Amino acid sequence: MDSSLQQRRGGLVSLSPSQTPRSSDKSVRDLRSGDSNSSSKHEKDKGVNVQVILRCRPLSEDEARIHTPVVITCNENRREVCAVQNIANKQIDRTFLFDKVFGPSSQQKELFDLAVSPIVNEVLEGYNCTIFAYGQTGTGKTYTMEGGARKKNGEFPSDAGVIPRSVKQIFDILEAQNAEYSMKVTFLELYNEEITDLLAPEETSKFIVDDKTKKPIALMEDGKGGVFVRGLEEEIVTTANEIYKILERGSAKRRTAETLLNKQSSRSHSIFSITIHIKECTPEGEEMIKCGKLNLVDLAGSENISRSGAREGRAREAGEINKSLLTLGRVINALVEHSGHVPYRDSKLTRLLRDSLGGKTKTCIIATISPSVHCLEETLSTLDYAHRAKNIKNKPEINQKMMKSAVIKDLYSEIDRLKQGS
Ligand SMILES: Nc1ncnc2c1ncn2[C@@H]1O[C@H](COP(=O)(O)OP(=O)(O)OP(=O)(O)O)[C@@H](O)[C@H]1O
Repeated sequence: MDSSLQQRRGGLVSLSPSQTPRSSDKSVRDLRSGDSNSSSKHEKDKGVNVQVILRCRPLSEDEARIHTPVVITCNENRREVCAVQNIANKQIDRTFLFDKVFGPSSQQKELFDLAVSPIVNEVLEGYNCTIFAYGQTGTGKTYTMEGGARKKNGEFPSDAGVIPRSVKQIFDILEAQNAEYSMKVTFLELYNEEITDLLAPEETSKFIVDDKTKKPIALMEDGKGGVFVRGLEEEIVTTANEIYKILERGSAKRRTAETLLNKQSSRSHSIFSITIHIKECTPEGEEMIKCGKLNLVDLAGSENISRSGAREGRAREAGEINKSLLTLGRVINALVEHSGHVPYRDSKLTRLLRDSLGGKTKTCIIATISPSVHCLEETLSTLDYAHRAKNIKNKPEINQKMMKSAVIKDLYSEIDRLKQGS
């Protein structure tokens, strides 16, 4: 790996998905070939719809044992999901069409290969991509994103989810290409409109957990329409195993904080981001840096707060969670209805993910549902929501490649700035 591409840990770290290595405009060059240039220009002009994938989990063992009625049928070939409703003794079927449908027997590998693997390839081509998991609590968001078992005996578990599989694919491709690259990851949790750094060293996280007066990590405007998370830890990673360890550490921290603060994972959002810089050479022998970013987002449970047992003491918590999810819904509505004002600024979640909703990022939403009759109301609301989100158009753009010399110059000036404590 080119050590000159190594980036610092901590400090001022941008989470804006549109952020590419900084440089003076003069040194930024777009090296896209004529063909891809015109096709991406075409994409840019027309806009590309957010891709929406629907996954229905199987009945749990308990549900199956008590013969819970199933009200969902998935037709993967036709990309359709049908929900059967019984209103006043009349059976009403509602059918929804998605970009891809994965039924209860679908395996993690299948979902990854068909839906996520092409997105990971686009990150390596220099796009920023975001994958959201959206759905009611207990429908398989975390199972889909992280997966079941951890790595055992060095073997890759068959129920590994989207995150470890993406990491594996990224490293497999870069290694097969013998590429020179640098990679960094961030992992944060958004709970109650407060950001926790899941990768911060122990002392810092303890401080945050123990001392509630400590100001949470701040989300700052970067003055260019994006945001950055001040002080968010960036870990440089060189192997897939390092990322798996980081993921385990972050998830463990999430669980510890949950216990200490009596939180519930279903009420928090987590964002795991991987940024990759890859060195390329122009035909003239000039070294250029290509940058791509993948955001993997596990959203809080989408169920109606009033039904999930929120009571007075939890009002703020419920209200705030509601605020992020409600704002996400409002942003989606505003984008779909082309209403002038899109309320990105109304919640931290939508500020953080602004570029993924109507911006230059390629976005995919994995909506998860349960097949059980007892979840039907929430399932219909998820189906409606996800179906609506299909109409959001983004204008994906490949990040501009930068001259390596300019990237290094930028990094040196940033080191100077940090040394001066500015
Ligand atoms: N497709 C699936 N195949 C097999 N088991 C699944 C599947 N989806 C979910 N499960 C199981 O269902 C349970 C609930 O899943 P999970 O915890 O991922 O839900 P969630 O939507 O992330 O919930 P929360 O919002 O509370 O975090 C877990 O035991 C998980 O292993």
